[in-house]
Amino acid sequence: MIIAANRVGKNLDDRWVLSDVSFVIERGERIGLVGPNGSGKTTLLRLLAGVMAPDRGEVFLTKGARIGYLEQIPQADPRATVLDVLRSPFAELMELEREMGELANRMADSRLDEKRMERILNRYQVCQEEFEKRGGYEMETRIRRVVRGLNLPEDVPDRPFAALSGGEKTKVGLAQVLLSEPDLLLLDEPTNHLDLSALEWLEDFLSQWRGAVVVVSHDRYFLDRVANRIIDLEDGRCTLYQGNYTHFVKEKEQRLLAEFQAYREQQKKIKKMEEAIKRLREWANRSNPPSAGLHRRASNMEKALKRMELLERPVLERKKSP
Ligand SMILES: Nc1ncnc2c1ncn2[C@@H]1O[C@H](COP(=O)(O)OP(=O)(O)OP(=O)(O)O)[C@@H](O)[C@H]1O
Repeated sequence: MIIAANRVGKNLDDRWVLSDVSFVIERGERIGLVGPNGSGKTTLLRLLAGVMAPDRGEVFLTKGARIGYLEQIPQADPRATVLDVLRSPFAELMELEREMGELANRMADSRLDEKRMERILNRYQVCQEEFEKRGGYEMETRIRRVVRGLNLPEDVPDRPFAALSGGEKTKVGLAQVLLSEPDLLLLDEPTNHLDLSALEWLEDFLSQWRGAVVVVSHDRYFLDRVANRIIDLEDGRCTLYQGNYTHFVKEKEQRLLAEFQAYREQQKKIKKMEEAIKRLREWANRSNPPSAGLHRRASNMEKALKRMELLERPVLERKKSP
């Protein structure tokens, strides 16, 4: 298990947007999160990312697991350049790099005695080994590869993040979370601003991605390619389906039809019982004196009717999303 939601509820503006949501996500699972507009998909992602707390129930994250969350409109420090944003997943590496630079400067000082020189050199070696072990020498190559894959202009790393277009912000935000190599990726509408080649690149990337992914998307073709499980959010609850989006659509249709059939059967049964009660009462009153036995049978039937668990009428058609 990487993350689990246990009977999670979230109240926003006096409305239970999520009322009772439970599921478990295993390592490496690819989940498409779907549901009508306003059903709470973004809210659920924010709860999983830990940027918002549930009002009911709990979210469990496996100890030490890292989450990468791409919001619909990625945010960053207004003074940051794109390179700052792309380097932010490598904060520890950059700290090592800074220390190595400082040690190199100190080594260049001709007044150093042998003993101090040796100490600085030893420390430099430790930093360098750590830097290498953590992939420090590949950092810039990896950043460049992602920038190219997402079709961002070559000069984009030098630009201020705040000056980018919405589409460019999405791409840079995507590049940032991908570079952070999380155990769980949460992507909110990542395809919205992507051009065709960037979309293909992302599909390819995700197909090789070994971590877990939860992706909200209105693009059914994209979902079919990247998801092997679907969480369907509706009326504050979720239903889980195995398989891709096309499979989900078929399964859901069948489930709804079966539910509708059961609802119609029950409605027919109720109608029949109501008619039978009415007839029994009429017969009971027609006899002289009125038949206590027939009234009793009618009352028993009324009680059975009251005890019946009423099925809700399933909504077969509603504005679909995606
Ligand atoms: N901070 C907030 N305060 C009050 N209400 C909110 C807040 N955030 C979201 N909502 C409301 O909660 C509901 C769910 O919103 P959410 O964005 O999670 O849905 P969604 O399924 O992601 O929608 P869409 O598909 O349109 O992006 C909506 O009715 C929205 O107006």
